[in-house]
Amino acid sequence: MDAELKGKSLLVREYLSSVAFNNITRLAFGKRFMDSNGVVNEQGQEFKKITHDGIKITAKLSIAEYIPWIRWMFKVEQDALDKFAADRDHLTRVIMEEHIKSGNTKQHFVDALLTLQKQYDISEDTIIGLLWDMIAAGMDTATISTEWAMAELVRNPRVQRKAQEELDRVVGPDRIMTEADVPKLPYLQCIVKESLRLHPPTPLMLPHRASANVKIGGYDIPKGSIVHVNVWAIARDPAYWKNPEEFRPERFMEEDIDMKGTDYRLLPFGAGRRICPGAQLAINLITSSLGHLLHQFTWSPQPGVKPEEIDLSENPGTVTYMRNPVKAVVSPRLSAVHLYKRVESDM
Ligand code: HEM
Repeated sequence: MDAELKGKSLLVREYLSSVAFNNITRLAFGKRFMDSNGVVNEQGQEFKKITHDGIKITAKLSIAEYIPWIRWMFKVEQDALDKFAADRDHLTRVIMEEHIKSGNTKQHFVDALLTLQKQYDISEDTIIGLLWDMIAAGMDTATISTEWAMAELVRNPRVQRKAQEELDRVVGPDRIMTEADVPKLPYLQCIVKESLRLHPPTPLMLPHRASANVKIGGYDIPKGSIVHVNVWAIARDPAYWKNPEEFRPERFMEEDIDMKGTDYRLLPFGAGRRICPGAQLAINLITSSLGHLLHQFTWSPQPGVKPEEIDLSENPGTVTYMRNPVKAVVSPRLSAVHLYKRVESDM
């Protein structure tokens, strides 16, 4: 950890976004755009601008999906969308060419798609579309979920301490946590579940269109209607949850409730045919991030702020960010300084 950060109040989101950015670009393209000092190169800046523009434009255009007769008002956004798509496709083609030329054929998502391209006759446009589906759906959601979990942990020092006790027991002070430790960290896993219960990043899931006239729960849903499932409300319904507003990971120790589409009380990743294909990856990323953050540091509110004053209000939207991003003061927990050094990773 940089010495100048010790005892300072940090904007947690800033660090989590960098982690998500590096994770997703490595997964998709086998490439890091950020050097070991955190400086993003030119191609990375372009990548960031494209993802940022994409989110902004599609959020605006989605309004026209619900009220089709106002579509004429979105001519500027439609033009911006076309430009965004052209920039995105150009950048992706450049990266794919570099990837092929470099002979780097490890199992990144782009390799998997290029390997299957001939066998399944997949067009280049489809490959680009699939890569960007993964980037768009995976980058912000994992960051947002980890940020909410961190806010809850700063707000609930009891839970934070209990998770650290578990990490100290299983991992100890002389090494950092690895993926192999996760099955031995049930409380940490329950924290991830409890956080996704209270703060699903897509509270209304993604929109679905009814393919036939159906009746559900006494309501007639005509063919063609856009349907949202309010998984946020279901996961806070007192009919199914005891003290639903309370952040209490222990509830999942008492009853093991699945969150990958089989138990309809808890559906942060949706269910059925269109369930999130990145669910397990997201769970692994969030668990691993939280495990490292809690094992290596203690997180406290900023001076003058009591834990219970951490603001949990939401910014409404299809994707729910914290309205006031959590800030926290960190103190290192491990005495061996070398454990805080950056580790070169094999890509
Ligand atoms: C905490 C993190 C995440 C949450 C809460 C989440 C949640 C969701 C939800 C609710 C859906 C819609 C499911 C439905 O309509 O039934 C979805 C779809 C999707 N997710 Fe995720 N997701 C997360 C992370 C990821 C990651 C890391 C990836 C990939 C790297 C990803 C890729 C996708 C894709 C491609 C779809 C569209 C699937 C389709 O329409 O068939 N997601 N996600």
